[in-house]
Amino acid sequence: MTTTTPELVLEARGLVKRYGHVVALDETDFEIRQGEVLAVIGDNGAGKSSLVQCLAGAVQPDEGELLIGGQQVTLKSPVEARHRGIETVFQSLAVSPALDIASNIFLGRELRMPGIAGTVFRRLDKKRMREESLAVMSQLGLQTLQNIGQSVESLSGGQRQGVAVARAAAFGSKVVILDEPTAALGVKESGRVVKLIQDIKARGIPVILISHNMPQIFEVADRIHIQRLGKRVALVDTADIDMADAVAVMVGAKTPAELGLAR
Ligand SMILES: Nc1ncnc2c1ncn2[C@@H]1O[C@H](COP(=O)(O)OP(=O)(O)OP(=O)(O)O)[C@@H](O)[C@H]1O
Repeated sequence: MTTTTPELVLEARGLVKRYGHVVALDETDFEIRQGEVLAVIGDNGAGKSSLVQCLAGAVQPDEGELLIGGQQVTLKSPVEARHRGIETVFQSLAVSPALDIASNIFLGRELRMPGIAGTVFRRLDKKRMREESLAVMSQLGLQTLQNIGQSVESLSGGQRQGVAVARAAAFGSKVVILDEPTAALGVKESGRVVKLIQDIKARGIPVILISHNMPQIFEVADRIHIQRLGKRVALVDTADIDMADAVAVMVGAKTPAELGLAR
């Protein structure tokens, strides 16, 4: 039986990012394939955030190339990345607390009324935004949020996270990037985010998950990208490594070669 490798969705080759004398990314490679949840792990300062920021268009690499679906691209801003289907939930949760859930989900992409009301008077189609938000939220299993007109500041941390992830899931047509989505959350709320990740995957959208939470990674990720000193030192199927060895490679206590891992 032949097994075909799923298509590459997003790829980086030889990315370099320097901040003065600090080399945050030192010729790192990256790939995510169709249908997978890919975890990115690494010690503090390994370059995880720098990598995500390059993939999300938030910073420009000094060297190297980015490819979407095999085509070389330059992402000049997160807006451009979004237009290309890459949706990111950054570490600093970018939701606007005073706005309601629907407005947050459509922030920067507001739907306008049809006809002159929308094109000339720029009137927002709040009804349609609420309906579509509700559809996305319930598709993602967030039925507990019955009132889509509720302001985000009245939500718990986990529910806010849910809104940010729902927004990413709603618009991330190619890939969703979650940078430490559960760092500030309790056990129950983290569980909900895990479920959201599984739901996004079930909708056929690959997910990049940057996390320090090893049990969560082993629960949800198909493959693990191990970042160390600005480089990808290993890219491994989760089934082929255990938590202790993943951590050992991450901190440099074991070499990937010792474990027979490919880069
Ligand atoms: N804007 C910046 N200006 C200067 N140095 C930076 C900047 N961003 C990152 N760095 C440096 O680049 C290196 C990699 O940082 P990065 O935040 O990418 O690592 P990380 O793996 O995400 O770390 P952490 O887990 O602590 O968030 C670090 O030494 C960091 O201090």
